[in-house]
Amino acid sequence: MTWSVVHDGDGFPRVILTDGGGSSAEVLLYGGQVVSWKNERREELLFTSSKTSFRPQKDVRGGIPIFFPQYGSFKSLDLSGFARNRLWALDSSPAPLPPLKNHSSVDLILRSTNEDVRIWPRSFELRLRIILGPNKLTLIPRVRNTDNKDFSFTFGIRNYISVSDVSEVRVEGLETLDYLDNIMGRERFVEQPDAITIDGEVDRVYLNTPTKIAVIDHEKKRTLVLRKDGLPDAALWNPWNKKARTMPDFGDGDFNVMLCVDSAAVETPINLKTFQEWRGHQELSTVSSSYCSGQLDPRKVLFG
Ligand SMILES: O=P(O)(O)OC[C@H]1O[C@H](O)[C@H](O)[C@@H](O)[C@@H]1O
Repeated sequence: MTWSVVHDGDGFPRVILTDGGGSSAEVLLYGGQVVSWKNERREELLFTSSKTSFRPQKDVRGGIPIFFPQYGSFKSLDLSGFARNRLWALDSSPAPLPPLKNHSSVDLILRSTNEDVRIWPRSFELRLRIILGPNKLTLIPRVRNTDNKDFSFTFGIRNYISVSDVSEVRVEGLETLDYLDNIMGRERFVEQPDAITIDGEVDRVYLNTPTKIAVIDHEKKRTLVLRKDGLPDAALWNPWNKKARTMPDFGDGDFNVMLCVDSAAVETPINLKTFQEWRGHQELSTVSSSYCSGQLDPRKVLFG
């Protein structure tokens, strides 16, 4: 149960979290971005493109980027805010969040700079607690308004989940919900009643979702369960092959082995008065399943 900071070849600091039982996570101070999460069997659960560059001012294509102060193109800033392009710091005096026994955690902070204020004229503190437990990774983001006027923002935690074959996975928990389809000019649709399967580009924001979403991967015999709080919306994104070819930081076959499932607050922006703080919560956990042999009923994962 520990963490340490290492510098890779480019002097890019990473925090390594370990739990003593085989689980580990790596977090870049750049972007406050988790780039690796391994379970007790040391299997990598997150996707990171082999073509991504770990360089300042470049997005890292994979892991768990944080979108703040804007999710997607839902306001006027550049796509998905600037927090993912900033160097965060270790937060040595985190405001009181109870420590967790038997878990390894690290607290990061991003404070607005003069450069940020030119892009988004608000003063803020964005904190992120990252907690590693056995087969579980929890993220607790907090935003504090340190400005002398109210502000509002949208927020997202994008999870690049590693899957065996995206066209074989099933997503449960989003059935029958309203969603905005980014491919169709953000038109509103209603999802069908069955588990979702992916067979082409998908770029959707589901509104007011349940707190639990499951991604069932038959081939990996694994179900990834996402639980969230304070983040009412969720998104699915996969660029599929055609769009992927236009993305320089994405390998040709990468679309096949990843699926982004986001926790987000998009439709209704979060309003904060001066010195008020907002807190979100996201937990990812895995259940190993031999689904074909009927050992696991995904409905139990979802509702149990
Ligand atoms: O390239 P990024 O900024 O990481 O965004 C990747 C994708 O994310 C979103 O879901 C947007 O709706 C897409 O238009 C965008 O291509």
